[in-house]
Amino acid sequence: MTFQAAESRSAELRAELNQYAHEYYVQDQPSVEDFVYDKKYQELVEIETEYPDLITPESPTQRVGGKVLEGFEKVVHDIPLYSLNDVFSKEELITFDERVKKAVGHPVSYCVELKIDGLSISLKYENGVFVQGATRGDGSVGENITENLKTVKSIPIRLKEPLSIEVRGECYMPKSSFVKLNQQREEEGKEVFANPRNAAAGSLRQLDTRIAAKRNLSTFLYTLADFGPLESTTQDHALNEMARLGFRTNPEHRVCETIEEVWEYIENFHETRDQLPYEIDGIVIKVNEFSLQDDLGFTVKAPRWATAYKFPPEEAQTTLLDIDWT
Ligand SMILES: NC(=O)c1cnc(OC2CCCC2)nc1N
Repeated sequence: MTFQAAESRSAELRAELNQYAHEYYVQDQPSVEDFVYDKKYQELVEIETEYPDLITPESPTQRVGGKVLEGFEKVVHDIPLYSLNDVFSKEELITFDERVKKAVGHPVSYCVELKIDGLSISLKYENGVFVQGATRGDGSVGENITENLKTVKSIPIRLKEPLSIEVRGECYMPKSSFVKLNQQREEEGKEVFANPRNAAAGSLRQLDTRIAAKRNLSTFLYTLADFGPLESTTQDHALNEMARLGFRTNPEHRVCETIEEVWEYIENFHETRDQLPYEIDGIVIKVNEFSLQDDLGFTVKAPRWATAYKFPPEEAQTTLLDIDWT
């Protein structure tokens, strides 16, 4: 194949394969069978092997890792990653709502989201290209895990628009991957992970990026930290914008007009969370309007405009091994 032919064919394959990967890993709606993807992927590998100069950062072949890092550099977060004040009962939730209404002087609508039990991450993009991924750390200083996060297939390497923004969310391991990983580790006589959160954290702490690449990690993004030119005025709109740009966001987010509606949402997911393919440890309730969030502000460590309703630790939790994940 001539260089010109290889150049145009590899660009075509890259675009096609990245679209397939977006449908599969971000939208959970694959449009082609795996063998179609694999065949085109193999064709791209052959072209890139013959012409390595044609390899680009967003080529799907770069998602498999291969670097062994010396260590993780520190990253200072321009915008701190705040933690959440927790509530553990309906009464405490109502107190939170009363305090918010008192502070802003009128009832507010809430954006409610499942509280994904994973590892907080921050993703930076410059002109639409993924340039840095970091752990939350202590909220001000985290670790640079860009190379490991590049292997997480649901994290876009290039956004749908050339924007310079920063987003935050959760990197997690699906329950089915957690069960398979622990079975494999048991067979290899290795120590098993206590829960999917620890498994995700352990995977992202690997210095050999090929290991992270094999752990089938995923993400749900939920905070637009640096909006860049985006103009969302509510949390609900920001979630929709992040999805439009190519990020994976959780489909269960809802706007509730009253705290009663919030409570119904909480009760529903408290009952049904075992059926979710990922672990949650509660529900996050956020004042939906960003202008009201600005009015409410922050305490030293947490926003006054949000709270996390935490589910009681499940004693009789159906063990993950008892559920047929196939
Ligand atoms: N684990 C989650 O799913 C989750 C965590 N945190 C937040 O929001 C915090 C972030 C900064 C103030 C509110 N939302 C979430 N969905």
